[in-house]
Amino acid sequence: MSLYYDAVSMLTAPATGGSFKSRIYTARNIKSSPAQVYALIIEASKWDILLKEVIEAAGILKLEPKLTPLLSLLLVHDHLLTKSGLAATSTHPLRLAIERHKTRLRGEFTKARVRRGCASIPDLKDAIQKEKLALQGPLTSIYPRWVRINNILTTMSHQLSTTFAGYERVHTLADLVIPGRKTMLIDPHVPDLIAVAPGTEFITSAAYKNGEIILQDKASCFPAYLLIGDNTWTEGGLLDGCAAPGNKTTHMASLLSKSSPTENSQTKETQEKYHVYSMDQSQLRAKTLQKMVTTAGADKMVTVLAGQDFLALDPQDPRFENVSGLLLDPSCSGSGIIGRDDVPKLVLPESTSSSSTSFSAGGKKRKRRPDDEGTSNRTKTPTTPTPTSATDENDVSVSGTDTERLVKLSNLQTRIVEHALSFPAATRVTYSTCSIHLLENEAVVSRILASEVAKRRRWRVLRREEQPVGMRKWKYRGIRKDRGEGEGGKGVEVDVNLSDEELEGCLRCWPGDEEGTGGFFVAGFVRDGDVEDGNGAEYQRKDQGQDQDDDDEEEEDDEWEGFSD
Ligand SMILES: C[S@@+](CC[C@H](N)C(=O)[O-])C[C@H]1O[C@@H](n2cnc3c(N)ncnc32)[C@H](O)[C@@H]1O
Repeated sequence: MSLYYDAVSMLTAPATGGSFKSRIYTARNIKSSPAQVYALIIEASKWDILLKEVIEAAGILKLEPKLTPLLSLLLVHDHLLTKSGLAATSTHPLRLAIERHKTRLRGEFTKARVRRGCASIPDLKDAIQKEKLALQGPLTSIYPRWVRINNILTTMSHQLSTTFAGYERVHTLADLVIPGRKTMLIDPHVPDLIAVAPGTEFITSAAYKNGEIILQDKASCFPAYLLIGDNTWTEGGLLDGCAAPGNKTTHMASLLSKSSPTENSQTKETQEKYHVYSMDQSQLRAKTLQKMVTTAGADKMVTVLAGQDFLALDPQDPRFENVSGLLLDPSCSGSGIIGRDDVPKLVLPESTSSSSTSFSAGGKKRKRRPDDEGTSNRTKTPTTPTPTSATDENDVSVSGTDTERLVKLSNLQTRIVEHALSFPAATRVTYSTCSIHLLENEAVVSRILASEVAKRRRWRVLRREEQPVGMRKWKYRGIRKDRGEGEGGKGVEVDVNLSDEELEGCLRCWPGDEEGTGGFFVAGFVRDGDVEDGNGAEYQRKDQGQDQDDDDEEEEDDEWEGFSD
């Protein structure tokens, strides 16, 4: 019987730390096989509205105080819809609680099927799926599964004829969720990017396991594309200053590999040009970075500097004398991150029972609390964005708009980009965050442009018309004023001293809109004219030795779980 308690426990646990599936597979508190728990939840979620109808009509919650709405839905699912029936001994109280009503349940199930004019179970399943979609209303925000093709190990055409062979090509995100069709969309903005229906699983596919495809949110693909562009990379080497877990580093390597000469025909100059220095100040996260680089087949193109603080890196170090493109994606509030929210939201039967007891995941009786499952029609999932898995791009997250934290982050982000602008051969720099706050985005760009190094070296924002084709086409651009209360940081005067042209150069992604991305910001910087190098040492970290606790990363136990958004 632990199967049902385990499923309840997974459905009611906070949605943090990886995808729902991976949380089940790594859960220490469940006794049943994770595959069985996952399958039960996924299958039951496909039938929830029908099961609710049947359970309510049969009135079993009133009659069986041991059942909670969620438990009853899972049990009735197995009782009515699986060949093997309930996974419980014949004398188990929960089994008896269901089987006492088997005639009623079967009768209500048949009535529900006949009402829908369905002759078979597969017909009924289709009908239920359509009803569920209709209940969701117009789909304004779909979060597809974004899949990036890794050019180092494969090509788009190879993947279309293998991994995506059975998929029908569509042209809108809404078409990805048409029931009964396996569809895919080739993204119109980012090269080598494919969207498929939310929740599509790739982690067991060969292409995923061997690094040919990488699961990465669309917005997160903007920085490397903005930096490297559509054409052959003609500049010097590249550097990713805040790189773990490595999505953008491996994306850079993928874009470079499209234009890099074959290994045999490489000269020292081309080797440098197609080389990426990639670092992360966290030793632990750098391990994940290294694993990702290796799996992506990018070991020869990428040097990982594990535990390296970018601010402590000497721009005058001969290793970096030809580095011309730098990507900076520092820690941010993570306010644009959409919780994975891939926990199935089951529509539960109404509990009209006067019972004051329910079963905990362990099966022990306890008092029902107001927030127990069953007091609402939906299983509990957090409504605020939750940080994503251990392989997530962002490592810090603040709730709400903690102004002090935002100001500290903004200061650090500005310092990091200013440091990048001081590299002697630097000609192109991108700055990005997965934050929606003005204070971390346009305000940082504004501060950077006002900095001494930007002025002296004539850095400016990469204009919209100079951007790669896909980024030029992207419609959401920089903003001068907060979109909503508190987005800039409550109580803070946010000074965004940017021209219209500069704001047009900034790119924004907004969670919850029709584009299917999380909240994201990216801006590119370029410089015209001659370099006035001055003494680079001047731009080394002025505050070396100062307290760094404004970015005190929590070193989570972030074991490699595969590529992630
Ligand atoms: C938003 S995450 C980067 C995500 C990464 N760009 C990706 O696409 O997978 C920020 C990372 O920056 C690192 N970081 C923050 N400050 C740093 C610094 N001064 N030097 C190097 N790494 C830093 C953090 O440890 C964290 O791993």
